[in-house]
Amino acid sequence: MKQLVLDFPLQLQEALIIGKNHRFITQPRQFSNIVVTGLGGSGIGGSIVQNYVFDKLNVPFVVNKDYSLPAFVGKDTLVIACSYSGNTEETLMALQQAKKKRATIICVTSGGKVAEFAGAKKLDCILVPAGMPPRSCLGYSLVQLLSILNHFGLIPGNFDREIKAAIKLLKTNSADIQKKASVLAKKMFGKLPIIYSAAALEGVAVRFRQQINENSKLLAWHGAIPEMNHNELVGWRDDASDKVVIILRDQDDFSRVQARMEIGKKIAKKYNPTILEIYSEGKTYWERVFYLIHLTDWVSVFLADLRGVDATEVRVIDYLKGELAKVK
Ligand SMILES: O=P(O)(O)OC[C@H]1O[C@](O)(CO)[C@@H](O)[C@@H]1O
Repeated sequence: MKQLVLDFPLQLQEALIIGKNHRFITQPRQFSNIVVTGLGGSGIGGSIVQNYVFDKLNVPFVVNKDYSLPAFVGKDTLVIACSYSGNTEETLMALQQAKKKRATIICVTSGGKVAEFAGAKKLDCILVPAGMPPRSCLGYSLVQLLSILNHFGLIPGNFDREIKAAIKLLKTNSADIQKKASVLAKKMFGKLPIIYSAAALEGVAVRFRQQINENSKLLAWHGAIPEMNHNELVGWRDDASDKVVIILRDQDDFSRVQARMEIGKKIAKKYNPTILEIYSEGKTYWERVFYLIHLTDWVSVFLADLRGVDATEVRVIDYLKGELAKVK
């Protein structure tokens, strides 16, 4: 897993080339709404892109992490089905539903049944290299999502400049990022992680939580500000010395959100959690987002080392799928 994290900037580089070389069957057209459907490491790219397009698209952009699609999906919907393995049953079922509903479909996968379905139905299918754990391939899926949105004129073509700048930033600061991540992992070790971010970066916070779950084999939770100020905050009442709060911060966090973070820190401090803050680095949006993703990916693998667990295996998910296969 460490090698895959280390190679993340190279993956982004390759992802840009894959996106550029893809010849779309579907010609640019307008849609009434867009749905990205995918689970876990293959769906999180959708959540991160959803944050990005929030103030850019004038049509709804929905991320679906279930077997069935929203009722509004129809012939004016763009459905992007993301499954790295191509074999996730929820995504396959949603994909079949999208076809029935006559949506425009684009698949992003490394193969499996999704690629077979796309081939049989002559759908656009962007193929990425196979053989890795899906969560380590976020670079491939996220860049393809941007490239698809760009193909339909939904986001400007210069997104790749920002990705290139992010690649440079991650490569240049590789040693420093690893050093920071190692320090953070040591401070987090032995405690329950609680990740907070602005709502505008919730996708990145969820990614961090899921990487802690899958790589570090640890329960964790996340909350977005301002929403957690209206409920979860009240739960801060008991000793929290067994917890570590990690706040993901960005220069573009809305000023009122920044003020809420400062006040929230004061409230949490009363209960003695360890409080850590991770500031994004970089000039542009994608530099800063990829910086946070990469740094927190490193944290999750260093935390796995400290906990003496194998970051790659997900045996319990395999067990669940085995049991599920027995259910008719
Ligand atoms: O790329 P896929 O196979 O759709 O996987 C998505 C998610 O499913 C899992 O493979 C487990 O079922 C996760 O590890 C992964 O994040």
